[in-house]
Amino acid sequence: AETPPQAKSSSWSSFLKSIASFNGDLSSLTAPAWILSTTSLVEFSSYWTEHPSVFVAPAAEKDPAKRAMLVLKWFLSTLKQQYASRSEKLGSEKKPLNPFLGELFLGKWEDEAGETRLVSEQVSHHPPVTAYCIWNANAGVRLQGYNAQKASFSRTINHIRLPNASVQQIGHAILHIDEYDEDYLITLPSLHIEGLISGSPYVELNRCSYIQSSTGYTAKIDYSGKGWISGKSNTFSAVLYPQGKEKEAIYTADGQWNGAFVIKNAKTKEVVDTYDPEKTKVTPLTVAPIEEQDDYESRRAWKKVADAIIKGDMETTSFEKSLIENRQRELRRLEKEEGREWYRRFFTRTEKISLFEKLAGKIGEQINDSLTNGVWAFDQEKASQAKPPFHADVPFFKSESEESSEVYESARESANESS
Ligand SMILES: CCC(=O)OC[C@H](C)CC[C@H]1O[C@H]2C[C@H]3[C@@H]4CC=C5C[C@@H](O)CC[C@]5(C)[C@H]4CC[C@]3(C)[C@H]2[C@@H]1C
Repeated sequence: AETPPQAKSSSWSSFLKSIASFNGDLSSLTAPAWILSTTSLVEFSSYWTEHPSVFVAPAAEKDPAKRAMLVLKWFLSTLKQQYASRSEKLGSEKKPLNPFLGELFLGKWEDEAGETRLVSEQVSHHPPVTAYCIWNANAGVRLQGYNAQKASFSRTINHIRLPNASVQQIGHAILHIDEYDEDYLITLPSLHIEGLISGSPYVELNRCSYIQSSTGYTAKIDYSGKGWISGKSNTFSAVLYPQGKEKEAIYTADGQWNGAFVIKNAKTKEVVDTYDPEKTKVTPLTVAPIEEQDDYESRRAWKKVADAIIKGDMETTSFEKSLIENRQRELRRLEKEEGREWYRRFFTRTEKISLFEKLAGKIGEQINDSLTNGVWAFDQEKASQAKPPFHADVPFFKSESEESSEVYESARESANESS
């Protein structure tokens, strides 16, 4: 349902006022209907490999420096999907649904690269942390990571009150290539949300991020490219060098992170590789139809909320959302009473992974797992046993007759408040 402009601006201005009392948790803001996305944040893990052939390419390259260059190319190719795809498809950034603890998103890509599988799980709700593993068994390439966001609204910029949401990403990703038994630690770029004041927010990436390989190569990607020189937005420049020797660049990459870029040999300046999203098709992710999904799988769990958002029916949206939230609160209360934790289906909290430390140390990164409730590692053993129903002992939905009354009653109250 298209929102009439005057309704849009009034709800948006009251939303901007709510930013004034912002507490750091983006999901706590009640954003107006038209900015709400029907997609849960737990789905964002799929943005890492929408071009599986680019993702597995490094495994086929014998030269270690070229392999590191192909990992950099793959990382750069994910940025458009990660940070610009909603704006490009929906006209602006949207507010994703805030995943509940244990929310699952499972899928696979099937194309010329073979089968690439995705498991994504919300391993923490306070703070929101998503853990994921994406792997292509045939090529022997696996990406495993976890991430959270710490947001702040800078009150004023250049002395005018411009609510500009800054988002620091916490967490890491590790790419493993079986053939060479090598690892690449990927740090996550910080970003800020532009365009909040005009009601069509979009992501800008800040400063720089790194890829550190266990084979001794470092890639540094700088997003603060002055787009206004080339007149192109979202420019970046990247350099791949032997770790600790930034001046002895081997490869450089320049272009737009939401567009095309070229990779050159730093010495000869010859173009060694190019990437153009317009010429590289995105492979659609195959997700089970909703009726075949487990209740804890994202699109099934949020179906009624998503349908209500599409209809612009805020009363039903808040009723169905509150049902889920109240039910989750019940589960947390029971766990607390019984002194146990929610059973993560695919990931386990592990001691700091020495590999992370070793690689992170090389680029001066700290593993700040206090903000992600621990370091989350994909548990191959658990995953191999996991099959639906994933939590047979804990039904996700309970009918009104089975459910404790406050869950439905307070859901009705919040529905009335929203209308
Ligand atoms: C502040 C609440 C609100 O409604 O704001 C309105 C606006 C939609 C702006 C806030 C939202 O903007 C979204 C952009 C989201 C990030 C996009 C891409 C990624 C990469 C992925 O690998 C991890 C997640 C991450 C960092 C998303 C995190 C959530 C962001 C910032 C959404 C904001 C709530």
